[in-house]
Amino acid sequence: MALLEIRDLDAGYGDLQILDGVDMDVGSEAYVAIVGPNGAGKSTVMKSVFGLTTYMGGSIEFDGEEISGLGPSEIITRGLSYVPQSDNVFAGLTVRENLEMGAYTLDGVPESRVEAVFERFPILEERQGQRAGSLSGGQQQMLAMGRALMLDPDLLLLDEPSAGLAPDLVAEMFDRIDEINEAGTAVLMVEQNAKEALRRCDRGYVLVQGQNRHEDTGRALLDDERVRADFLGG
Ligand SMILES: Nc1ncnc2c1ncn2[C@@H]1O[C@H](COP(=O)(O)OP(=O)(O)OP(=O)(O)O)[C@@H](O)[C@H]1O
Repeated sequence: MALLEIRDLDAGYGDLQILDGVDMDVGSEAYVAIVGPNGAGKSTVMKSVFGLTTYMGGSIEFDGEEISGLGPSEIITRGLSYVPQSDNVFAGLTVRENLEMGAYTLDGVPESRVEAVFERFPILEERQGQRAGSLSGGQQQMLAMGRALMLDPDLLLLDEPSAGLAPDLVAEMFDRIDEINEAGTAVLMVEQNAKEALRRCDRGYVLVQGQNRHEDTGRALLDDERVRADFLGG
């Protein structure tokens, strides 16, 4: 049984339907990428899983339980964390306060979780007293990821983690994500940087106009002529 099982999902915004019968699986500890052209609905899949869109039909099961129709505050308690593409830190709060916000559903903030995040992102420990708004783009992205890890989720949803980063930082960001996954957290990631994402992930989905177009191992998608020509720039 997959950790996350999306079946025949229809979803959108208000009356506007974007997703049309989407199917996806993410196994426990899997590393899955969603790629596809602009406006295909990739982010909408992530937002739908996290309860941020209008649900219109189909099912989303997490750990064997239906979560479609639930809101984010309920979903986060089930073991799912989501890092939006932008505006994903509280700029006026310090790095440490941002991390503490990530544990808001708990009674107290376990110092062991803060330490675990610092171990993964040493720069956050160095900058813990600094306001998040003063960090570089890459550091803010790491902070957003660190905050999402505060509850030690079973599945991390990442929307374009490499967006806006300089090329050397892109590689570092992907390395960090690889490590998070290797430590046992399943990752579902949307990426514009499709080749790099498919190179690293176990499985990929190509989404076009709100529908599944291709799915396979990352490697097989990279090697697929049709996928290369249509979505990976040859
Ligand atoms: N809050 C919203 N309200 C209404 N329409 C929206 C909203 N967010 C996204 N859309 C529309 O939904 C469609 C899919 O957007 P989505 O962001 O999921 O695509 P995407 O595949 O992630 O593309 P991109 O790579 O450009 O972010 C687009 O036509 C977009 O304009």
